[in-house]
Amino acid sequence: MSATIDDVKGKSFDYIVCGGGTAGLTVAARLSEDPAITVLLLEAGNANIGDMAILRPASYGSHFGKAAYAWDHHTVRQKSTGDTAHSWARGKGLGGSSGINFLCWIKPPAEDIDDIERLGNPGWNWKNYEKFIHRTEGFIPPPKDVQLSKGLKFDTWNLGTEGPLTLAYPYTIDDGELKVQETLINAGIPPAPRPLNGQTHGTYFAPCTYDPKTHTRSYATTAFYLPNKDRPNFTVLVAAHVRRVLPASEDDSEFTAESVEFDHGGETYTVRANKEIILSTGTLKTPQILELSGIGNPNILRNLGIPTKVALPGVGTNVQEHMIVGVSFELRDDVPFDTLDLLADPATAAKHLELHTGGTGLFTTGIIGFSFARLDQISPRAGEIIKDAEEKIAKNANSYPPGLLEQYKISLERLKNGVGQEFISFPGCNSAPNPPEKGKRYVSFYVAMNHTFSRGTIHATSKDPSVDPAFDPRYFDEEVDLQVWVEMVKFTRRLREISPLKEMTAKELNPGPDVQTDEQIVDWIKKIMSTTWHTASSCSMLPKANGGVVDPKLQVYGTKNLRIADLSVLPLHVAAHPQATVYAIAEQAADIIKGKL
Ligand SMILES: Cc1cc2nc3c(=O)[nH]c(=O)nc-3n(C[C@H](O)[C@H](O)[C@H](O)COP(=O)(O)OP(=O)(O)OC[C@H]3O[C@@H](n4cnc5c(N)ncnc54)[C@H](O)[C@@H]3O)c2cc1C
Repeated sequence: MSATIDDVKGKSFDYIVCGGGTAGLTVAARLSEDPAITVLLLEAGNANIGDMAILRPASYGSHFGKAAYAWDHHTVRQKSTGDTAHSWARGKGLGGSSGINFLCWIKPPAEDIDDIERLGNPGWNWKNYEKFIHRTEGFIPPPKDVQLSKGLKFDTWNLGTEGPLTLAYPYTIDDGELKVQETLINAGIPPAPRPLNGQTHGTYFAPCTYDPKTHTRSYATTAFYLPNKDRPNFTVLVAAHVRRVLPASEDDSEFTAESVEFDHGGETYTVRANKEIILSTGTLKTPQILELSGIGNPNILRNLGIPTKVALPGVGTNVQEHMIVGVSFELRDDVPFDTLDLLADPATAAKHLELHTGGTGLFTTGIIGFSFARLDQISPRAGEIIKDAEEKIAKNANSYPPGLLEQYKISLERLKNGVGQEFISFPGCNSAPNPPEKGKRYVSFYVAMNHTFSRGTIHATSKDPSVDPAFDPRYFDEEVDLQVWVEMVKFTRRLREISPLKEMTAKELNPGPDVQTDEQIVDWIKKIMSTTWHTASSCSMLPKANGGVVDPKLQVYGTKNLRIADLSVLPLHVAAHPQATVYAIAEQAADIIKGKL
């Protein structure tokens, strides 16, 4: 139930989940399936129920800078990208980032998930991943005529169909998308064998978190909050900003999590947990809450004036990013392809808003075209780049922080055989610096880096929980990231020489004619690159000696009754957009907490 402070103040609950986003709502809803258990969920943002600004698909980026929907986070200035503080927006309010994300439903290669187990985490493997994600998935295949006309085949696919999160293809799939897909296949990235069942290498159309009955976004709120909100044992308090977790005793040698301190309506409150406290505040905030609770690197805590209760140097380290740059081609005027560029005209945008109410128009499109490739499929320099990386890692092996060499060994395997190189087709102009021309239409490719070597940090800079921590991705600390990206950009630009894109496009808009040499591509990337909002691993599930923060049961080392369930626990980032992985982590977390695993 949606609560007021009087329902929470002075009360105790069996479980308290902090953060009502993707993972938090999933865990809380699953725990509250048992009517004998009481669950409280605290979310800093508002509920935003039934808000079309969230529900209307294809409204990419429209929430950024609006406090009702998004946190306006920025990185610390990055020397490697011209002293830029990059925007790191995240979803705020019930549903968290699942409420503002780009709706793409992508799963990692099976090997990337099995790597979590290889890094020391029994039970975190592809077999379990599939079991748990099928619980969330409620896939509705398109009608047979659409399958035939759009070349969609599902005979080898296995997706959950009974879960609460509705997945479907957007109502409108322009034939132009098929031509873009054909181009990628002709460029040497063949159709993916079973893209949502672990064999992701190749080209495919992915479904979205889209409800085909209402043509609206499905997300953690529609899947896990609304169907369960009337459970008397499920209490949800919004506008409740968690400050820290308090232990049962100040001098206990072990930190037994007992209560949560939070701000609501200008006052500070505490609420007790009878059993456990679960942090699901996301990669960017979970390390901050640990540090403000006295759990972290003692040197950092000392600088903040916070007494160390649990010395855990891994907190806020091992941070991994996914990044994108956009390459755009102008479409020829005579090519039929309704792209999102048309929405730049206010009258057309108003018409499509109206069309959406009837279930048609541009707001019923989606980002569906994906290709995942090995480095040697897209670059003649693959061998040279891999050799350089191997040599550098062998040379520096003794200087890495504990555990990083184990990760890098896997990353080198992935550089040879993995599919970290991703190309996403976008129906419209989404690139820089050259602006789109009025009245023209474009097709863009997001050139997306998934398996990066650079590692960043996230640490609190103040005792005040409303002050953002320092988000420092340390972009391009490892040169190999940039080398791979340059090759990906070069491959993407070559797509315009390949049919049918060749016949569809008039010219390249971005990077544009001024960017030719590798050095110029590097400069361009550094100027215009963006996060993909997939930051992970700030509280990694790893052995403690390897920089771990949680064990395979998601328990924070050195504590009792305190777990983490969100993207921060993923130890080595995966070649996929992460929302499916977050739901899978949360489903598995719920079974662990229930004692079923
Ligand atoms: C713009 C954007 C586009 C994306 N596009 C895609 C996509 O198309 N496909 C895909 O797979 N993934 C996408 N992602 C990534 C994906 O949505 C996220 O990785 C995933 O939702 C993260 O889940 P989470 O539970 O870890 O965190 P979140 O869902 O972000 O949840 C964290 C929650 O904690 C709350 N919170 C934070 N601090 C506090 C506090 N102190 N007290 C109380 N509550 C707090 C937040 O308000 C939020 O509700 C996108 C993300 C963004 C931001």
